[in-house]
Amino acid sequence: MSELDYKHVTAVLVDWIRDKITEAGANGAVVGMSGGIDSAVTSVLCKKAFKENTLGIIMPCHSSDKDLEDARLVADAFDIKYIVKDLGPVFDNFIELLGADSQTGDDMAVANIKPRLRMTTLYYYAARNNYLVVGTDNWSELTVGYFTKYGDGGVDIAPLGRLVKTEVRELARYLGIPERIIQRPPTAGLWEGQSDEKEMGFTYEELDRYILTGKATGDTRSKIETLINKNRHKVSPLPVPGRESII
Ligand SMILES: Nc1ncnc2c1ncn2[C@@H]1O[C@H](COP(=O)(O)OP(=O)(O)OC[C@H]2O[C@@H]([n+]3cccc(C(=O)O)c3)[C@H](O)[C@@H]2O)[C@@H](O)[C@H]1O
Ligand SMILES: Nc1ncnc2c1ncn2[C@@H]1O[C@H](COP(=O)(O)OP(=O)(O)OP(=O)(O)O)[C@@H](O)[C@H]1O
Repeated sequence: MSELDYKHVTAVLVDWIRDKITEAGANGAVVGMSGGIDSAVTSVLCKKAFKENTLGIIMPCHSSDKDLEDARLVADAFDIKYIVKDLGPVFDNFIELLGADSQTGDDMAVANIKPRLRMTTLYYYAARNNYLVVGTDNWSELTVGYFTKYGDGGVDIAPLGRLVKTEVRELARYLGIPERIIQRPPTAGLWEGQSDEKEMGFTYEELDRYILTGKATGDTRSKIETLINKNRHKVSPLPVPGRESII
């Protein structure tokens, strides 16, 4: 769909990450590593920007063993320092405290707690080390708001924010990320069997074409635009009342 020079893209994004983190007075990057492609690409770019000061955090929360294995595979292949923090027990305690039912699958009020616990964990390590939290959201997800507000969307910088998902896949190939990670069907992993494309109702290829060219068939266009409108609040400044209205 788009032909980018991924050597150039890599160089620009690595410099951008280094500049943003340095400008903030911080000296490294913390990234949540899920075993998926977005966090694989993000953590490898961070490692190129901060060889010694990139920390990956792997945070299973009733996740599959395969996720943990794949996250480790990337960390080991690119020599990224990482720690594993199992958030399962914290999640269970929290659910019990709230009196919620943890078995409800796609109950978003419950499912979104997982990314929000991960966000809290990432900010702990960021503050401890004077690092920034580097997010993994790509342009496709940001466009339709396919992320948890203040969960995986709660980050300091988002280097993939102007690459669509299909471009992230190409970048992953250029960076040498293992093919098994590139081929995994995209999932937020919030419940068993979840699939991004099934939940959104269109494919990333369709979404990316819409973003890059404005083209989409009637039904797909309307699904994409419905999500954009529904989730616009996630990428907008915090609504506050006008000062003039209260004085
Ligand atoms: N107009 C408005 N103005 C201001 N705030 C508004 C609002 N409408 C809702 N809200 C607030 O936003 C909340 C809903 O947003 P949110 O809590 O995010 O929840 P929601 O958008 O319902 O769910 C998150 C979505 O992101 C997907 N996800 C999550 C995590 C990772 C990934 C991934 O693939 O990487 C995808 C997940 O599968 C699900 O489809 C409401 O409960 C309300 O508090
Ligand atoms: N088990 C996990 N351990 C650490 N971080 C995680 C975990 N699951 C999700 N994350 C963080 O939340 C981000 C959103 O992940 P999610 O798996 O929901 O979907 P994604 O956008 O397809 O990303 P990825 O392709 O990296 O999996 C991940 O990129 C990662 O930074």
